[in-house]
Amino acid sequence: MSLLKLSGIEVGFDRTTIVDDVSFSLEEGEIGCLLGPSGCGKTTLLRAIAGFEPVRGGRIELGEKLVSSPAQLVPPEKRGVGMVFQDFALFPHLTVFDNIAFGIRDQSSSEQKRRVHQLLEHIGLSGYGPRYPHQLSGGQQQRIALARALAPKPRLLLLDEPFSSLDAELRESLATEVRALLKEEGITALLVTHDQQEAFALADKAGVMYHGRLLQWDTPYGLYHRPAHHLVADFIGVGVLLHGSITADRRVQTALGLLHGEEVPRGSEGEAVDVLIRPDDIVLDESAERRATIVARGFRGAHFLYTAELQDGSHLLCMAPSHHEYEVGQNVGLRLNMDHLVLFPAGYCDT
Ligand SMILES: Nc1ncnc2c1ncn2[C@@H]1O[C@H](COP(=O)(O)OP(=O)(O)OP(=O)(O)O)[C@@H](O)[C@H]1O
Repeated sequence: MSLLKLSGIEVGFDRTTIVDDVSFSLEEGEIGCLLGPSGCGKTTLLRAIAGFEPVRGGRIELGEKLVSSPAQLVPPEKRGVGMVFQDFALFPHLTVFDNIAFGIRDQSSSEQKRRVHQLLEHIGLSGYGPRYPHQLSGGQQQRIALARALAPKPRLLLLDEPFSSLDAELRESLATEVRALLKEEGITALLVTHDQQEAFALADKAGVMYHGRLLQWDTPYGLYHRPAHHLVADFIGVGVLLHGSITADRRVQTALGLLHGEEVPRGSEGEAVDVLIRPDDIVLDESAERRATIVARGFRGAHFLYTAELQDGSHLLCMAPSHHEYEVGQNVGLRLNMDHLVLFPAGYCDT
């Protein structure tokens, strides 16, 4: 059953449309993630789901109940939705215990104790109840903020860039922990971020927004391997678009040779297309016939990311473990290792 369902949502301020015809749904217990560049409307959409912004068009249903439409706006406090924001501000004058218990003050003190201790254990901070927020690290404070939002067992948890104030390493480990916690609690959640590593570590489903539109809603794997739009391909991961044309036998002629995948490309013979080539589609192989010249390289820790120039001048990105170093100017052999082709109409990438 869909716990959250958005159909054709439009949100705007004055004459500007900020969220434009957005539809997606989240099943009960699923974790969703909205990605996209700054200003694309992610927070505005989250606020509409929480009930802080009215919608100009479409419907939002929570647990199959209509909560937002142009004619109806169920107030935030009646939605059973929890929220964690970037500036997670714990109450500084309250202990960790009282911060977490804040939203369940109407419950008996024994119930409050049971729930707070259960959550502290889940977030790995048992025994921290009597401390005050200033006695905690940033990561610990963020875990407490999460526990506070989870205490009343919201049916939907909305998280807006909850880890953005933390350093990159902590962000990723916390994202993995938060996923485990949400799954343990069986909570449906929607996270907004512009960090795709965070999204990939957390989400069952993710979407990329651009200028108010949701370009694709899919699994993280689908966004990476089957991007439906060149802007999704551009936003998720790295790669290049290589010019090509469709041949009579339904393959694609490119500077890398004839490419084919499991699926037959659509489009007519001779049609110009752009093929997405990810670094992981290419294997650097000295014995390969196809040659290229390394024109740039970037150290990425465990591997180098190389830019290789083909004979026709087009560029590709490829990777090799950092103990296997190539020099700029060096001639290398390339082999393709792709099982599917991602094609866009030619010139799409220029817009
Ligand atoms: N209350 C408001 N009145 C007018 N315009 C607004 C209001 N709130 C947001 N906007 C505009 O809506 C656009 C989208 O903002 P939003 O905060 O939703 O983007 P975002 O994708 O969350 O960005 P970021 O990643 O930077 O947080 C921005 O251009 C912003 O200026």
